Amino acid sequence: MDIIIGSTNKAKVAAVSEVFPSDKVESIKTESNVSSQPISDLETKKGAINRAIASYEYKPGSLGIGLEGGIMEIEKQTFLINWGAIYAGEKKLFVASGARIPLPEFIAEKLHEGKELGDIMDEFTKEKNIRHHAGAIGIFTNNIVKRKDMFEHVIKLAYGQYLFYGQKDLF
Ligand SMILES: O=P(O)(O)OP(=O)(O)OP(=O)(O)OC[C@H]1O[C@@H](n2cnc3c(O)ncnc32)[C@H](O)[C@@H]1O
Ligand SMILES: [Mg+2]
Repeated sequence: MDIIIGSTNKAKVAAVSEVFPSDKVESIKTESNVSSQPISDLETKKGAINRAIASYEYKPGSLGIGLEGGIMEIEKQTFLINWGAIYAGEKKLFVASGARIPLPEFIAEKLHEGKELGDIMDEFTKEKNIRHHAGAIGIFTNNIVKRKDMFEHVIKLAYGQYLFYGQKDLF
């Protein structure tokens, strides 16, 4: 099966390769058609779906995967959130949300100034492209759950639904 992931982010691509070790995985740049820093569940989910559909359309008949990171407020606290989507044509769209953890106040303040989380994390860790590696979730969980691990889980949640509903022909 051809698997297309709508991102060239290393953590996202590695997560897809981990879930589909025997398939041909191709990574392409796609437009999420949401802001570069989504700020709600709705916007982050939309970004994941748009990327999944664009990936499928790049190669019809494939499994298109979209993964999106974002933030949201819960009771004045800013959380890191994640969504994923798999699109396999027609009505075959499956979504799943990923882990969410609160971000420290000093990070939230910078986000409110309009900065992107990826840039803030690089500044904070004095490393480059942390979003391609451990990610914010890796940093703030002491590397127990890295960005790749988290996205792996999201992909499995969406792919499991694809298998379950696909086999039952419930569409
Ligand atoms: O190339 P793409 O696929 O766009 O990969 P990305 O790293 O930009 O990832 P997203 O667009 O899904 O994430 C939206 C923004 O949130 C940032 N972000 C999300 N999760 C993050 C994490 O765990 N660590 C660091 N930055 C993160 C990211 O850098 C973007 O600024
Ligand atoms: Mg991005």
